[in-house]
Amino acid sequence: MQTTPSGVKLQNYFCHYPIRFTFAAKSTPEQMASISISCLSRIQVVCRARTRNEPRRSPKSSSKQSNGKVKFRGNSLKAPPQPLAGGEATTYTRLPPKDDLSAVFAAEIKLDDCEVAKLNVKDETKLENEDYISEEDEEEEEEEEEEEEGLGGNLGLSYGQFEIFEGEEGEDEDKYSSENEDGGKIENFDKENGYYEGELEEDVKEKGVPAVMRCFDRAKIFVKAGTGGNGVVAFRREKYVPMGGPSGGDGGRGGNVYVEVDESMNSLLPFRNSVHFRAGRGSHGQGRMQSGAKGQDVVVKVAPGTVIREAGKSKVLLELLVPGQKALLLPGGRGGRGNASFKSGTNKVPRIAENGEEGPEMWLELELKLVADVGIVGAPNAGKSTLLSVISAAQPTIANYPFTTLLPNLGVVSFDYDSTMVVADLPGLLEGAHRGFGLGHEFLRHTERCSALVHLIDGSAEQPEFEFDAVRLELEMFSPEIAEKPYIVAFNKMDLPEAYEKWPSFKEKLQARGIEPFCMSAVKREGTHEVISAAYQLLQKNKEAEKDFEDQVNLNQVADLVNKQRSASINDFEIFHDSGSNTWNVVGAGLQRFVQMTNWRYLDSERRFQHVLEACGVTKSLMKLGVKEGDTVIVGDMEMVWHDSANNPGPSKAKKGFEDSIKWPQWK
Ligand SMILES: Nc1nc2c(ncn2[C@@H]2O[C@H](COP(=O)(O)OP(=O)(O)OP(=O)(O)O)[C@@H](O)[C@H]2O)c(=O)[nH]1
Ligand SMILES: [Mg+2]
Repeated sequence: MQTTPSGVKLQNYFCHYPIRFTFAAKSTPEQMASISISCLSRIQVVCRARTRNEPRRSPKSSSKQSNGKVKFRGNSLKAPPQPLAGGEATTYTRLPPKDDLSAVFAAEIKLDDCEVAKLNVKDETKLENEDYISEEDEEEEEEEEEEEEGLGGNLGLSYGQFEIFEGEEGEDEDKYSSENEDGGKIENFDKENGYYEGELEEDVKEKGVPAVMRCFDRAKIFVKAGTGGNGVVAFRREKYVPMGGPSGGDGGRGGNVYVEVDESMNSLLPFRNSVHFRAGRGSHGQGRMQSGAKGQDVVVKVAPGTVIREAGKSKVLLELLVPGQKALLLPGGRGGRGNASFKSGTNKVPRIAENGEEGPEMWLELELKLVADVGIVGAPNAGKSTLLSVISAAQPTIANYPFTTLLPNLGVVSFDYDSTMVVADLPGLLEGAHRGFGLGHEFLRHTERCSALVHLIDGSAEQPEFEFDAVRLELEMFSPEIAEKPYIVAFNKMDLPEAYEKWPSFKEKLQARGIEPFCMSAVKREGTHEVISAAYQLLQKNKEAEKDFEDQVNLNQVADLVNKQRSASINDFEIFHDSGSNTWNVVGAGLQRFVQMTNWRYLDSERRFQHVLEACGVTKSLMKLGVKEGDTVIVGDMEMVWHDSANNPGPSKAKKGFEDSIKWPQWK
C-alpha cells in the first residue's frame, strides 16, 4: 500500500476493468517520470505534466477537487480522455503471466517523490476552505468543464490530485463509485480474489467468473422491424378536372431487420453498448397518389459462429457460421393503403385509409460458439496451449500454472495446400466444471461445434487415467451430445521421466476399455503430428455426415414464420367468454392485424369493420353463443359494447380506441 502526498492510500490491486489514472502535477515531464506505476489488466496510465505557460485553474474550479479524492466513474465522458501532451499512455489488454504477478503486486506508486505535487496539495486545501461548493454542483461543473476543455484541457484536475476513471459503461457508474473521505483508501477490494467486496463482489460472483476472464460470447438484444407508413385520404383537385377522384397514396413498407455475419468480429462485445436495433418506419402516403418511402433496414452484425434464440426459449432460430451470410430476421410491416386503393365500382369516393402494419419485435439471445473443427480438452496445465502452439501458428500464453488460458484460443493447422482445420485450445476443465467450478464450464459449450475432440492428458499427473475419467465425466454431465463426439486421447509430457513411467499402465488401462491412446511430448514436438493427423481423419469422417445437414439450412426461416403468421386467415378465430364480467374475447391473428390496421379516424373504416366481422362469421358466432345487450366484446385491441339494434337502435360506445359511436353490429 502506498500513500500519495495528499494522504491517499493506494492498494496495489488486481483490476477487472479498464481504469485510467490521470496525474497532473506542476512539474516537468522528467519529474513526472519518477512516478512509477505497474498495472495489471487493462489499465491506462496517463502522467500529465503542466507546462509553465499553461494558465492556472481558477480558484473556484480548483476548489472543486478536494484533496486526495479517489473517484470511480463510468466511461461516459462526452469526449473520451486521451493521452495529453507530455504524458504517456500505456494500455494492457492481457494479463501478464503469473510469474509477473508478484512483481505487479509489489509495484509502487511513488507519488511521495513528487515534491511539487505535495506543495500544491496544501494550496488546494487553502482554496477549498475559501470557496466551498457542494458535491453535486461539483460533479456537474466538473463535467461541464471537461466538455469545455475537451481533450486539450486539464481534464478538470488540479495539482497533486488524481482520479481513477473506471472504463466501464455508465450504468455501473454509481455501483463502483467509492469516493473516499478518510484518507482516500480504495476499499472493498479483495486483492486475493481480484474483485470488489460487497455489492460488486456479489455481482461478479453471480456471473461466475471475474469480468476480465469472461469472454463476451453471450448477448441479449432487442430487434424491431419498421412499422409501415399510413395510407391517406386525399382527392384530386385540379383545374378543369371536376371530381378528380381519390388520390391518397399508400404508406411505405417498414424497414427489415437483417442479421449478417461479419468476419472482422470475434466476440459479441459490441452488444454491451448497443442493445436495441430498430428498423425505420415507412413514410406515410401523400396526395397525388404518392406512396411513402420504405423504412430504413437495420443490419445486426454478428461474429461467425453466432447462435440466435428467442429470449427465454431454447429453440435455436438461426445459426450463422459463414462470413457474409445474411439472414432476413424480421420483415417490416406493410404500408397502409390510401383511399385510392379502396376505389371500386360501388364506392367511387372512399373515405377510408389503413394504418401501416405494426413491425414485429422480439428479444433475442445471441450466443457465440467457436467455429473450430477440433477442440483440445483436458485438465488445467496438461499442455493444451503448448500443443496448439506446436501444431499451428497460434501463440497462446503458456505457463506452468493452472488456468493460464482464460479464453479459448484458435489455431489453423494446415497439412497440405487444401487440407486445413481449425483447432481450439479451451481453458482447463476441473472436476465439477459442469457445476461451475473453474473456468471450463464457461467454454464447454464451444465444444458443441467441434466435430472431434482431443483429450490431452498430463502424463506427469499423479493418476493420469483418473484425470481422463474426470474430464470425460464433466463432458457427459455438461452435455451428452458433446460426450458422444468422436475423440482421441493423447498422453503428453513423455519427455518427463515420471510420465514415461506411467505411460505403459495408462495405455494398458485405456486399451482394455477399447481406446487406443497416443503418446507425445508437446515441448519436444514428438508424436504431435500423429495426434493431429488422427484428429484430422476423425474430422473428415464427421464432415461428410454434417454436410448434408448444412445444405438444408434456410436462413430466412424466422421471416417466413412471421410472414406466415401475417397471412393468417381472418376467418380463423376463437371466442372466449368470461361470464363473470360478460366479456367476449375474439382471438385470431388475422382479425388482430385487421383491427391494428384499421384507421378509426375515418367513418368508412367503421362500416368496413362491421362488414368484415359479419363476413368472417364473428357476429353470427357471438349470437349463437348467446351474446346479450350490453356485453363487452373484445377484438384485438378494440373493446366494444354489444348493441342489439333490433332492441335498441341507439349507438353503442367504444370503451377504448375511439370516441365516435359505433353502430355495431347492425343486422336486420
Ligand atoms: N516437460 C514438458 N512440459 C510440458 C509439455 N507440454 C507442456 N508442458 C508444460 O506444461 C505447462 C503448462 O502448459 P500449458 O500449455 O500452458 O498448459 P494448458 O493445458 O494450456 O494449461 P491451462 O491453460 O492452464 O489449462 C507449461 O509449463 C509447459 O511448458 C511437455 O510435453 N513436456
Ligand atoms: Mg492453456
